[in-house]
Amino acid sequence: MAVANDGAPLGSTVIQLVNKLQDIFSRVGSQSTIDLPQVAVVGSQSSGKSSVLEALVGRDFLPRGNDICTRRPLVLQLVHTPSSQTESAEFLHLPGRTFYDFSQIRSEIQAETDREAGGNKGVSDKQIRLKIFSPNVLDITLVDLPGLTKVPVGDQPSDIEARIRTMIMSYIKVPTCLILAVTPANSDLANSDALQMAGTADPDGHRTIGVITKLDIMDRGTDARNLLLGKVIPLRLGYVGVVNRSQEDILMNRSIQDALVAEEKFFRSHPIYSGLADSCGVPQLAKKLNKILAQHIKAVLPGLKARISTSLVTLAKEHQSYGEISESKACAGQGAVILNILSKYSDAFTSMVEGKNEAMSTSELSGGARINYIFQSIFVRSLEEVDPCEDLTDDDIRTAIQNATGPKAALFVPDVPFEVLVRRQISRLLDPSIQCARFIYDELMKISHRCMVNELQRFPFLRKRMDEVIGNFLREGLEPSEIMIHHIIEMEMDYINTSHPNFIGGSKALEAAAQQTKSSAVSLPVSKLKDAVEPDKGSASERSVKSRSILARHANGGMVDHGVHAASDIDKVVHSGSTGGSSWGISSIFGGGDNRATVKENTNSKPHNDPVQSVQPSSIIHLREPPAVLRPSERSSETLAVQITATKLLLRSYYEIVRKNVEDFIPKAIMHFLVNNTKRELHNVFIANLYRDDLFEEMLQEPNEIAVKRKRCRELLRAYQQAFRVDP
Ligand SMILES: Nc1nc2c(ncn2[C@@H]2O[C@H](COP(=O)(O)OP(=O)(O)OP(=O)(O)O)[C@@H](O)[C@H]2O)c(=O)[nH]1
Repeated sequence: MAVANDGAPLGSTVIQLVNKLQDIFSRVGSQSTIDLPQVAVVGSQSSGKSSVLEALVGRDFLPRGNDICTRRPLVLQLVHTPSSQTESAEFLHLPGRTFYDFSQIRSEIQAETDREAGGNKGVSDKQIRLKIFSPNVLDITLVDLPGLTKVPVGDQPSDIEARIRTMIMSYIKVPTCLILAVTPANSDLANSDALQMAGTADPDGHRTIGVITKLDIMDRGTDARNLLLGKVIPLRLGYVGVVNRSQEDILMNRSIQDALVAEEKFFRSHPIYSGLADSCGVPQLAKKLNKILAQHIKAVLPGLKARISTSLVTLAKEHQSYGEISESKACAGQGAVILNILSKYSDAFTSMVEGKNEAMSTSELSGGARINYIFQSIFVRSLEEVDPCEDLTDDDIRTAIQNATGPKAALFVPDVPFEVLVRRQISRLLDPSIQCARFIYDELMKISHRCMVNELQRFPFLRKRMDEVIGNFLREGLEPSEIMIHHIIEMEMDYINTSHPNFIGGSKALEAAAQQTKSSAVSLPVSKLKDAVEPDKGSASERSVKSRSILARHANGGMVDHGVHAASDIDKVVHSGSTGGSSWGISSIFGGGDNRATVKENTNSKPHNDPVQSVQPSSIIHLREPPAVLRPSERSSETLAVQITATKLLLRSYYEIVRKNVEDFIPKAIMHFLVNNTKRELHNVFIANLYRDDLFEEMLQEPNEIAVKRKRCRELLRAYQQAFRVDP
């Protein structure tokens, strides 16, 4: 199947290269291949589309005639079969049946067209798919499409023109489709349906070749010179004029080969066309197509080569990872093999942690970068988001303050509640710190699993042993880092350094708190008054639970639990319902602003604080039993508000200091005890545990599948090396 003319059948210039590459790929069972563009013929009815296709392919097999012949799209897949000497064809709708006689193919196309589209000129968009197998073709798809028609005939519907247009468009709008726009020379080119449709589908004209048929039957005295030169309608890829067989030739069974000879003679002897050799004849059309195909292949080849070269590198690495067969068998070399693997593994582990790994991903963070992310974006950020007063209600602080002052009125700001509360907040930092260490441990485990994955495929037993060793070693490394983390948090809790230069300090806190309280004094009384008139019974029990839990925590924090007997609690019970505020301790250092409250407090509390002295001769005064559970006074005074605000300021200020220390020291502890220790010691630990004569044999056992993989890999490698050397 070849055009018997000047040696330029369709695809001839690229066929060798494409076939060579495809052979190589099919040999290695690879999907990599060159996708050639599809070629479609468009034109009005009986313009000679099927004739052009046949001439290009070089065989008679398509129905042709003056009437409508192509009534269904015919998708013709040419399949290159280097091993077979015969040419054959198969229809998709007749699986298992092979055609060797090409005239039978034509009959089957006609019969199948009738089956779907009826016998009376009906048209269908259902494809007929035909595969032609030949050693002389390249894998390319040609599409013969029904011709455009204006007036419905036979069984054709009234909108036949629109239907056929849509059908043609669906093929030629595909950007990889080459369009052969066929126009007969005996029609008006300016009204060419083919050129009009091709112009819509391919406005730039990069993939449209104009084909002018029937040059032999133009009116006497006219010629297509201007058409062919693109002077009537310019076309980027130009025009080719052809002379196909006439209906008479077909009836007389004139062969394609004879027709091509006649065509050549026609052009050579024609006074006008003989000067336009480049634009005339089927061989020129094939040449033009070949050029485009070659350009297409040139364009895709670098990408293909790049794919081949990437595959080569990967394959070479894989092949290397299977090692030499002799390596694992020779006893003397076993120790060296193991030593080599252990060192390489330790180096790979270190490189991954340090970010010096060759195969570093660009799509996601890996190795050491993930460790840094855990420290900075998870651990540090979480601590920064914590509000140290978040779980402390004013009640909690009030209870703590009142408990801290004990039975007497304190003269100064009590620092015990602050210390207790701040310790409690510091203790909250332990859990995230420990969690951070666990995250890092998990990361190191992941890194260890990613080390030398390919290389160790060959020695699954060794891999298992190594995983065990590194797993144990990392677990052991986690312990000292956790102990250190406990120490760091305990140290922070053990000594509250109120002399820290960044700490706000008591007097400043009070000053700021007084300021804040004053500025919000306008809005406060309303709510306080409301509190006093309608004590919130529901939340009181809630508060008592919270208070209790604070006390419990106080005990844990080392404070003497004298809370239930505190004077402030008694004060609360005694003053229940009154509007006076309690102001123990701190009140003494506030001076003028709070004097009134203090006086009032003292006056109010006097009879109750000193009941024994109020002797009434006429009757015995009975005291009310104190309730089992006492709560702090619910009424707020300005003093208490200042105390609470000041305590919060102190808490926030000191927590800030501790948070910064913790953010700094926890990662350091984890890096020192876990990460860097693993990097430093891994190699030694491996040698101590695995470099043992008695284990060599077992660890270097190679599974059978590795031998199979090695062989396959070697074959692929050879094929790819060959493919890489192929030049266009
Ligand atoms: N004299 C002459 N006749 C031609 C030429 N090309 C095609 N014909 C004749 O024109 C008629 C139609 O040719 P086809 O190849 O069937 O045209 P088509 O465009 O495929 O037709 P439909 O598929 O039916 O639209 C046939 O009788 C051909 O022999 C040519 O260059 N010169």
